[in-house]
Amino acid sequence: WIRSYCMSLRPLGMEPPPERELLCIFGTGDLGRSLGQRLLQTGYRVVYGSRRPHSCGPLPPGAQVMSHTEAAQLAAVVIVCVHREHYDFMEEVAPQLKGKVLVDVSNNSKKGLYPESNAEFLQSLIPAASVVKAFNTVSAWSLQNGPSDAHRQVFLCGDKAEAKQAVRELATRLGLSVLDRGSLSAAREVEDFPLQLFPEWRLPLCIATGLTAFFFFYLLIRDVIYAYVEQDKDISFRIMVSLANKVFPIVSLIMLSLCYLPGVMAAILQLYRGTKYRRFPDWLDHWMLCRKQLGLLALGFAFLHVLYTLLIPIRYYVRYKVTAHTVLQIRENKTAVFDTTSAWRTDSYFSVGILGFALYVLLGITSLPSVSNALSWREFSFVQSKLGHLTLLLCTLHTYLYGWNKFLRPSTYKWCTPPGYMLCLVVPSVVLVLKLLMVLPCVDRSLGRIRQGWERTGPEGEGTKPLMA
Ligand SMILES: NC(=O)C1=CN([C@@H]2O[C@H](COP(=O)(O)OP(=O)(O)OC[C@H]3O[C@@H](n4cnc5c(N)ncnc54)[C@H](OP(=O)(O)O)[C@@H]3O)[C@@H](O)[C@H]2O)C=CC1
Ligand SMILES: [Cu+2]
Repeated sequence: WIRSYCMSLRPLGMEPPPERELLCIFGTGDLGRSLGQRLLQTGYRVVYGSRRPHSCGPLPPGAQVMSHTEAAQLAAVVIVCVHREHYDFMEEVAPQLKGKVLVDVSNNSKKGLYPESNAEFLQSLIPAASVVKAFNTVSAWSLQNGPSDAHRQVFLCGDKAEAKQAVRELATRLGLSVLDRGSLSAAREVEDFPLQLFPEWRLPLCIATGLTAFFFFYLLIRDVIYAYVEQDKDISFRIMVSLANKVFPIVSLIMLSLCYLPGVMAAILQLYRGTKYRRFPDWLDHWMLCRKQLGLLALGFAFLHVLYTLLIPIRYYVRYKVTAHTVLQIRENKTAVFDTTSAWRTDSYFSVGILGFALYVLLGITSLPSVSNALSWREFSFVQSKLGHLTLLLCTLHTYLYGWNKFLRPSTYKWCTPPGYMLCLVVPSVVLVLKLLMVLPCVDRSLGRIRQGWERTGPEGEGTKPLMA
């Protein structure tokens, strides 16, 4: 964490621009100031064009400020840090902007607000300039605080190659990585990027919601409605804690195993195809890409499970039952015998659960960009793969220990349905068994060869049967 923090503090520029090039920024707002400050730190000279050059408030030290017309004359590149709604003032400056590179950084608050993209609109206002769309994915905040990985990418598009090249150099000197999206007609797409809300979280959130809803109703029927119908008892109060504390661990374990399922599926696919050079189907790619989010959500559910479990001893219902049981024993003058097996069972399932949760947290921490950046690839894949599967193993074991001998007891299967925790063991068990097969020496060896680039050719000849190799 410290290492990557220091890296973000380091002046980001590669090398200073030749003979302290002068850049012009229109607009002295949030983005204008932050960008100007960064450019000055990188070694550029900056002149601001403002409507009110004498009263525009504090600017980064070293920057000059003048009217739009005057400022535009001085520089070859003008960065327009003004909202699109105010672009009409640009027409007055049009004569001074002839032949210049105009950088459009603007974003919209909504998709499809205007018939054309902001950058194309700017180009239509000043046809004699070359408009380049860039920097709209960086934010004033990240420019001041050192951009995170997500903010380090700049999308670029424009019609003139030289203009794009100039902006690309500028972005590179600011320590940003540039992705060229083609001509100015791509500006609309580029402007829509910052409007996407957590795109990589969408699928994991859908899965979490779907699983939660399914298991909630499943357990509601099996526990509350079953008791009501078959035993004429109202235990609906159990929804709040007991039911919640069943749903959360179930969803958590299933989602954790869903993080590791695509990995084994990809390995099986590679073994079956005998090569790593064929693309995975889109759904598998998509799934693999959201594993981190799946895992973090799973961790969130596990955390809830821990909190709810800590709550158990102070619950009214639990205290009532314990007291009633004690009083009953006193009345009947009986002492319940200590059951060593039960002690072993509960202790080991708690212990395994705690160890599993500790590793779970470790996985969560190492998936944070600031931490994973500080790890080498080998270290990262060791934690995420080896420790990840160990976490899955411990959490699955925790659930098996919880079930203990109830798997064989017919009374467990109310209305012929298995309890929720048994259902949730299906996916993790499958993943663990498949993973176990993958680490068998013979399978592991062929997989290792495939991953190093070896390919199984044709139906006959060398190496046709990688499993036997
Ligand atoms: N803030 C951010 O993090 C990001 C902003 N952007 C884009 O950058 C642009 C500027 O954003 P931001 O700096 O936050 O906005 P601000 O509102 O902070 O600043 C806009 C500036 O535009 C100038 N301005 C306002 N009205 C007019 C007008 N009628 N005519 C001429 N100039 C005017 C003003 O400068 P003056 O008074 O000196 O003329 C004002 O300071 C927007 O298009 C935004 O979408 C893009 C990515 C990130
Ligand atoms: Cu548990």
